[in-house]
Amino acid sequence: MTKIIVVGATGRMGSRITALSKDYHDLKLVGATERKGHDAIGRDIGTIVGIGETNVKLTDRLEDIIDNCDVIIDFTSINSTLQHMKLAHERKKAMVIGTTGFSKEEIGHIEEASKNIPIVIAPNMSVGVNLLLKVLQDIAKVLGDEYDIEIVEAHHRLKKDAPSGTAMKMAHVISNAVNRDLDEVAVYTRKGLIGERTKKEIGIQTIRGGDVVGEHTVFFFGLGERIEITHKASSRDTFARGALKAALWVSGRTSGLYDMQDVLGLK
Ligand SMILES: NC(=O)C1=CN([C@@H]2O[C@H](COP(=O)(O)OP(=O)(O)OC[C@H]3O[C@@H](n4cnc5c(N)ncnc54)[C@H](O)[C@@H]3O)[C@@H](O)[C@H]2O)C=CC1
Ligand SMILES: O=C(O)C1=N[C@H](C(=O)O)C[C@H](O)C1
Repeated sequence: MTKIIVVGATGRMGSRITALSKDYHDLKLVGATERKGHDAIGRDIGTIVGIGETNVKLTDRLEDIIDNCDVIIDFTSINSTLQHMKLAHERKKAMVIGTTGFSKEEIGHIEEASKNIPIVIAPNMSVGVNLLLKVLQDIAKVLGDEYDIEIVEAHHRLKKDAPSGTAMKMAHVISNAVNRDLDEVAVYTRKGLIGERTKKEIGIQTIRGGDVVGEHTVFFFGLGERIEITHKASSRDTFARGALKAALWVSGRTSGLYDMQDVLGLK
């Protein structure tokens, strides 16, 4: 039995992970946290997320409950994830991190922590996107030199980071496949008299609005044809199930930094 704590348990993702955890007979929810001052602190998390009483009370003190768990699942925000990771590192607990938007320096801190604890981190935990990452690598290797590559992502109006973690991961996978340095070739905005498109650039564009769960399209534009590859998430449950699968997979692993390709056996 793998014992999990969901941090940020009333959030859009945290609430679905918490609710769906009851479907996994080999997972046990032993804790749920929220930020300090949250008005539901002290209430049963099950009644908040719609699965009935769980006898797990929402708390803002991860430090008091962490010793009970095997894995912490974290879809919160950059600063809070880094704080949770510090505690997980001290108490030797595994983590599944879904939070996006980390800088290179912050990823460096996560890599450092993963020398002592196992961490699964992925900007998108759906099966579809992770399979797509593999396919994109193959297509980019074949078409990358001749075709113009553009990525467009759409998310709900409440999303804080841009471009999405998934779009950035796609851009990294593609730029590695075509041997380009993403820092040199990424184009995030176009306005004014910008001149002709350069051959090597990779466009990464963001749109935001309404309640879009998450959509990503990669375009390979050629002469006389184009390929468009789109992934559309219609429910956050696809990410939540991925996170729960990752928690089962990472429990009891040796220290290291893993991603969903490892969890899904796609490497
Ligand atoms: N990897 C993946 O598959 C996915 C990743 N995400 C990412 O997950 C993150 C969260 O997204 P949402 O759930 O939409 O956001 P949200 O804002 O609905 O949820 C975040 C929750 O964390 C809580 N929180 C903040 N600080 C906390 C602390 N110190 N301790 C405990 N709880 C704390 C907030 O109160 C909130 O309830 C974002 O970075 C998003 O990009 C979202 C969907 C899928
Ligand atoms: O914030 C979101 O909602 C999502 N974030 C992830 C990202 O930044 O890629 C994954 C998903 O598309 C939803």
